Amino acid sequence: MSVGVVIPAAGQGKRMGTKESKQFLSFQDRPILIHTLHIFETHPEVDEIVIAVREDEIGRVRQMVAEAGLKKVTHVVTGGQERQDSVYSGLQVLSSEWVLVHDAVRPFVSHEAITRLLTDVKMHGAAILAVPVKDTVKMVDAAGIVESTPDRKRLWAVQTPQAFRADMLMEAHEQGRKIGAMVTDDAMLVEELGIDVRVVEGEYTNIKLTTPDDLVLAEAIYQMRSKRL
Ligand SMILES: Nc1ccn([C@@H]2O[C@H](COP(=O)(O)OP(=O)(O)OP(=O)(O)O)[C@@H](O)[C@H]2O)c(=O)n1
Ligand SMILES: C[C@](O)(CO)[C@H](O)COP(=O)(O)O
Repeated sequence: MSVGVVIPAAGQGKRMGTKESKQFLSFQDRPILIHTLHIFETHPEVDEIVIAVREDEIGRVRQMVAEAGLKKVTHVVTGGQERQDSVYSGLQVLSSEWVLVHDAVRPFVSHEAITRLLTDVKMHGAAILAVPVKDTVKMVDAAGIVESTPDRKRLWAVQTPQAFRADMLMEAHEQGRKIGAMVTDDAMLVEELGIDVRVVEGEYTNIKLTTPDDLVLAEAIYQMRSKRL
């Protein structure tokens, strides 16, 4: 049963505030995107990788992939207006039975977490990495007034990869496009189909590089990992 990865990498990185989109920022002498791709290139259960990028970045990314010797990358496709559109573009060219969707800007997910996620999705069909929320979370209204405080014991901060049977995720995306669903992760589309999505515990170091402070965290995580090896 083959496993494919779709890497949405077509964002502008507005919150990072850098001229270069954050997925292409150099980190430890390699673009962040290459760090992320290398994780899946070296994972023994991954067979193919599809990357969705902005149209004007396709040539550059193909060159990066070739220079990095990433043999599992089968396609570099044009992403879309929203993250979900980029994922959908990637799904169009995927040929695997199982699919992992992973943000290009999460360069620290471990092989161990990916393996646990794959084990779970092959039993249940849909599974996502997430970590228990550490802070108290509140629902706040438009006026900035607290409306409610959900029970923290039931709150998880969702990460990627998110793993699905590929046909299930394709159906979920197609249904989402039919109803004009605007989602922030792929699991939301699968939940809309009434399918149970299982949570698999991830790692707090599996951060998404979103704002400049995350680059400071990234250095600390990298140093911590290097010392451990
Ligand atoms: N139209 C889009 C928007 C986002 N992404 C990708 O989805 C991942 C997570 O998105 P996010 O962190 O929000 O990235 P950006 O959209 O680039 O960030 P911002 O919202 O700050 O512009 C990133 O790898 C990003 O490149 C994508 O492929 N296509
Ligand atoms: C998919 C995701 O990483 C799960 O936490 C997150 O929703 C992506 O959000 P973004 O605004 O597209 O970065």
